[in-house]
Formats: sequence, structure tokens, C-alpha cells
Amino acid sequence: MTVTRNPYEPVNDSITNVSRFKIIESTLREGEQFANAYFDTEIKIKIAKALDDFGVDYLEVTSPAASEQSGKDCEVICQLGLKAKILTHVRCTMADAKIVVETGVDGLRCHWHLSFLREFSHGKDMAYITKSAIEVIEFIKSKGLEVRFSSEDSFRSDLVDLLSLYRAVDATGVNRVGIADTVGCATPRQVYDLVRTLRGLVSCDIETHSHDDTGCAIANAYCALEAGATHVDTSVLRIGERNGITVRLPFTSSSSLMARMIVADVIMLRISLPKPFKLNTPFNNPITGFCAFTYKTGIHAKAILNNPSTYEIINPADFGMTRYVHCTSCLTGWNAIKSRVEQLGLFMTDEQCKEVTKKIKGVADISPISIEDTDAIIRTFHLALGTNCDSIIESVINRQGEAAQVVKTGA
Ligand SMILES: CC(=O)SCCNC(=O)CCNC(=O)[C@H](O)C(C)(C)COP(=O)(O)OP(=O)(O)OC[C@H]1O[C@@H](n2cnc3c(N)ncnc32)[C@H](O)[C@@H]1OP(=O)(O)O
Ligand SMILES: O=C(O)CCC(=O)C(=O)O
Ligand SMILES: [Zn+2]
Repeated sequence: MTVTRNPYEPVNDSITNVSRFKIIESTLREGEQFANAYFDTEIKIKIAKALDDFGVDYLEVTSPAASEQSGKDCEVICQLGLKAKILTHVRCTMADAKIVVETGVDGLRCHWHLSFLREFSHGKDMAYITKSAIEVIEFIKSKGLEVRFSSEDSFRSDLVDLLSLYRAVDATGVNRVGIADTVGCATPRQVYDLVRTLRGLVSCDIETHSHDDTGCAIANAYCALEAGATHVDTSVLRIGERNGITVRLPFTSSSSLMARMIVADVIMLRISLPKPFKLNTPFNNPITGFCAFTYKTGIHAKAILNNPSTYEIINPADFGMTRYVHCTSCLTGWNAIKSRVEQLGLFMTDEQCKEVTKKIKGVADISPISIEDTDAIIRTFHLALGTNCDSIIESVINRQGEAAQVVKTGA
């Protein structure tokens, strides 16, 4: 019997999901971590609607625990009645999980760092991590929501730790586990191997999150699907922490290739970049993009300040570039502010740093603020310790309001 086969049909094996995966669109979470991203409520709504029209399966929004406005915006997006399911991304703690269930989201994505990042980020051991993961998953499931668990920095994590933990959360009924190439160090083969191994171990779905520090994000996402991953994280224009994550459109650049070669130890360059190379650089290029070594969220800032290799696979100094820890947004944390306080030559207790962080986040919730604004709030708080510095903060907000008015009226 002659079997007629369409010669143009894709040649696939039984494991690959390259033609049947779901998109978790993270512009409103990972994208907000991009150095220059400031999304107010109106912009967030426009982005959410546009992505929903495009047909993404999920929209991920910033943690409602990040700031008051982040929480309100999360609720607003949940109430838009979009076709896409709404997810949010939080630390794997009951405190964050309890905030999430009040927002109206369809699901939660939580994570623990498993690699050496543990030491510099949160200091918890595997027993603690496993227990808290199971507790949060059971709680979220009991509320009828979807839950995904992931290990940040999966490719620099101990394989036995990672697989044991994922087997335990799979048994708890988690909907998905995630593999995250947090620092963009993985190669397509490594991604294929890890996801393929995991596919044989867990029955839940598998998600993949690929950063582009060495130009492999697209290839890595593709290989994850080939190995049986079911969900891929993306962002518009590839924006995200440092130089971002996977986008669906092909993007190549010479510096992506150079980054790949350096991490593979094929060449060791100790160069200062020639001037022409610095010109016309795409904004989120690996190594040379202005934000390739910028850290915005509090969790990242804490670990980077403790040990830069936690979130960095390439040393910026090798390329004459500088690392920058942002402390002017609603995603900032108290550890970053404490470091800024020290840079300013001031002394404050941890409690005082936490208090002034709340004030800075409150102002940054309203509109973008500059480092001068952050410094002014810190200095004022420091001066006024024991007295009330809210009036000074009000004056910063009023100044911003006036500036926005000038822009609007074109005066
Ligand atoms: C790889 C990624 O992109 S992960 C997503 C990152 N997203 C975010 O961080 C959202 C924006 N972040 C924020 O608004 C703030 O960082 C917050 C609200 C989450 C926390 O702020 P703060 O309490 O001021 O802490 P800060 O940001 O300085 O430090 C992070 C804290 O979380 C802890 N932590 C870090 N990772 C985890 C984790 N996976 N689970 C639980 N706790 C964690 C750290 O140990 C640290 O605790 P500490 O207060 O005892 O030092
Ligand atoms: O939770 C995840 O899987 C991804 C978190 C993240 O943004 C990262 O690790 O880069
Ligand atoms: Zn990320």
C-alpha cells in the first residue's frame, strides 16, 4: 500500500512541542524589570489588551507584593475580562501567596533560587525550600488557582537538588515546573538535556525562561520545546532584567555571538571596546547594550551586592562596562537602598532602611523618579530621623506633578 505524505509537513518526533506550546507573555513582569521601563496603569492596560488581541495564552504581571500600586494594577488587569489567563510572579512564601489570592489572578508562579545564589540571596537549605514549596503549592491549589514552581538559575543548580525538588512538587500536584536560565549562561544542548531529563521524571507541564546575555535565548527556548517543554516565557522587544529574555522574532547581533564565545571559554578577551562598536548599539544588546549590566529588582540587587556572579555570567569590567544597581523604582528593595545609604556616607539601621524604602517605593509608584529624588528622600529621612519627613516627599511628588503638567501642555 502506498502511504501518501505531504512532503511539506514538518518533520517532528513524538517529544517535541515546537508546534504546540503555550506563551506566557511577561512584558508586564519581566519587561517591567528592564532598566528604563516605567509602566503606569494606563500603559499596562494598553499593553495587556494588545497582547491579549495578539492571542497570548497567559499574561504575567509584577508581584502584587512589590508595591501598593503594583497590587492595584494587578487587580485592574484581572478585571479587564481578557481571554488570556493572568498570572503573577512571587517569592515562594505564604506571605506573598496570601497577597496573590486576593487579587483575582488565575495563577501564581513562585520560585526559589537553588544554585549558590541561595547563600547570597536567601540563605535557606533544601529542606526549608522543599517544605515551603509544598506549603505554598497546596495553599494555592486549595484556592482553585493554577500554580507553577521554578528554580531560579536552574543551570548552575545542583542537578540532584533540582530533580528531587521537582519530583516532590510534582507529587504535590503543581501544574508546571519551570526551568530558568536566569543569567543566560546555558547552551541549547544543555537546555535540551535538562528538559529531556525532567520530562522523563515529572508528569506536570514544563515551562522555560531564557535570558539572552549570551545570545542563546531563542535557540534555548526552541530546544526546550524540542525536549518536551510546554510553555515559553516571552517579552515584547525582548525587554527584561539586564538585556532581556526570549522574543518570538529572530534577533541576532555580533555582540551576542561574542558573548556566547566568551562564556564557552573559546576566546578570552580583555579589551576596551573600540568607539565604532559603541555606536548604534541596539538598546538591549548583550554586553554593549546600555542596560546589559543593570539590576532593577530588589531580589536581584541584594544578591548582586553580595556577590556579582549571582546574576552575572560575564564580568562587565572585562569590556570596560559598569555594573549599575538601580534604586529608583517600585521594584526596589531595602537591601539596595541600604547600599545607597552607605554610598552616601550615611548610617541607618536595617529597620530605618526598610522604612525609607517604603517611602521611595510609594513615590516611584506615582511616576518615574531619578537617583537625585531617591537621594533627596534618603537624606531628608536621615536628617529628620525622629521627626516627620513626609512634607519633603510631598514636595518631590508635587515637583513631578508640575513637570508632568509642563510636558502635557507643552509649556
Ligand atoms: C529572577 C527574577 O526576575 S525574580 C523576580 C524578581 N521580582 C521582584 O523582585 C519583584 C520586585 N521586588 C520587590 O519589590 C522587592 O524586592 C520585594 C517586595 C519582593 C522584597 O523587598 P524587600 O523586603 O525590601 O527585600 P529586598 O528586595 O531588599 O531583598 C529580597 C528579600 O527576599 C528574600 N528572597 C529572595 N528570594 C527569595 C525567594 N525565592 N523566596 C523567598 N524569599 C526570597 C531575600 O532573602 C531578601 O530578604 P531579607 O529582607 O531578609 O534580606
Ligand atoms: O521564575 C522563573 O522561572 C523565572 C524568574 C526569572 O525571571 C529568572 O529567573 O530570570
Ligand atoms: Zn528573568
